[in-house]
This record gives sequence, C-alpha cells and structure tokens, in this order.
Amino acid sequence: MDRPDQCPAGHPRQGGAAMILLASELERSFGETPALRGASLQVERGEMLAIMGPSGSGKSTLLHCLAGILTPSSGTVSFDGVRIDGLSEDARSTLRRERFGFVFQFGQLVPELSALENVALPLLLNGVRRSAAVKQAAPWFARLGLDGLERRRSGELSGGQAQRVALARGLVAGPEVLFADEPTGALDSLTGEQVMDLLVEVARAEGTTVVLVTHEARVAAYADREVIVRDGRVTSPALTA
Ligand SMILES: Nc1ncnc2c1ncn2[C@@H]1O[C@H](COP(=O)(O)OP(=O)(O)OP(=O)(O)O)[C@@H](O)[C@H]1O
Repeated sequence: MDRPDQCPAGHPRQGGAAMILLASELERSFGETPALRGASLQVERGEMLAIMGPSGSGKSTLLHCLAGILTPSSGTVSFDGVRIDGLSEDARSTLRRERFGFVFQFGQLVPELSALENVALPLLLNGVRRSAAVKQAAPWFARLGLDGLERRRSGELSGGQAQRVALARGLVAGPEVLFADEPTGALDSLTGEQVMDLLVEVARAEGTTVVLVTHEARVAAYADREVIVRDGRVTSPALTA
C-alpha cells in the first residue's frame, strides 16, 4: 500500500509534498470564548478528510484557520509547504481565490446573479474574461445534473439544486483544496446524499483535496479519514507520516 506514487487514498500524487495542509497547535478565541485550544492536523494531498465533533467544539474555526479565512492567535498553518497564518488579509484573500474552493451549509449564492453567473464568479474574480468564464462554467451544469437551470436565480432553485450550483462554483476554478462546511446541513437526507455523491465523484476526478466539516456520521462516511474535534483540540490521532 505504501507506494511512493500514490496517496493512501489511492490517488496519484500531483507533485510536491504529501502533506498539503499542516496545522500545528492552533489557538483562537472569540472574546473570552476559546474556540481552538492547541488543535493540530495534517491533510494529505488528494485525500478527503472529515472533521467531526459536537456543536461548538471548534470545527468551523479550525476549517477557517486552515483556509486562511481566520488567523490563529498562536500556532502555525502551512499550505503546500508555505506558512499562511502570518499572511496579510490581501495575501490570504488571493490565496483563497486562486487555490481554494468553498461550499458552505447555505449555498450562499449571489441572489441577483443567474446560476450560470454564480458558477462563473470565481473565474471572473480571478480575472478571466466574461465570455471565457461563462464558457468554462457551462459544462458544470450537465456534470452536476443541472441542465436547463443556467438562467435561474437562487430563489428559483430547490435547496439541492442551489447546493449543486454552489458545489460547481466551489470547483470551477480547479482549486487544490475544497473546503466544505456542513455542505448538506440544510438538505434532507436523500438530497444530501446526492450532493455528497457528486462532491466525491467530482473531487476524485479532479484530484481535489477535500476538507469537510460535518456532524453527521453518514456524511463523514464518504471521507477517506475522520478526525474528531473536542473542546478545541483534534482528539483522534492525526495521520502519522
Ligand atoms: N464569530 C464568533 N464570535 C463569537 N464566538 C464565536 C464565533 N465563532 C465561533 N465562536 C465560538 O467558538 C466556539 C467554536 O465555534 P465553532 O463554530 O468553530 O464550532 P463548531 O464545532 O463548528 O460548531 P457547530 O457544529 O455548532 O457549527 C463556540 O463556542 C462558538 O460559540
């Protein structure tokens, strides 16, 4: 199993270090409330990792620190071998735009834009011309079973459809890591399974690393590996290299 050309998850390495994300001893509080209290985690390139744990244990805060949305008050986060915890807001914003994708619990589509424009948005923000961005976004509709919904606004989509549009938007720019925070949390279980099936299928096909926060065991079961966050710490053993 220990083949040097493959990750444990069985996917080809894309070059570079095996660990794409490395968090060490993260601390972060909100006012008097400690959210992370020495959380450490490693994510291997190409793997799909589920972060589980009780409500309020620090899962989202950990994801936000890994993704450069938040900075920890102490501890380090490295992405692709480079420290990102000390980067400026502008540099973190560029990093998120160019190398990460996001799916949140409530799709957070821009209501004024069509579904197609929502999917094209990350490309437009990366400086891709409108016509090219739309051309690149369009095939995602067939890929995610959304044919014919391109012109709809988010208010005209079902929860599952909106979440598939959000998934397309999260993946359209070819991110190295997709961060998904309770991506099925607002969906019924069947619709949630359909979204997870697509998320896994597309992430595997694209070789995208996935960091998935969920409190649902059946959602975590899609992942290659699970860790548990309790009281701001990752309690299950991190992968040992
Ligand atoms: N922006 C914020 N302002 C104040 N407190 C916050 C903020 N974000 C998180 N917290 C607090 O930090 C702790 C960890 O929150 P976090 O959202 O990371 O947990 P979680 O495990 O993702 O929870 P849930 O499963 O309920 O979403 C909680 O006590 C929470 O109330």
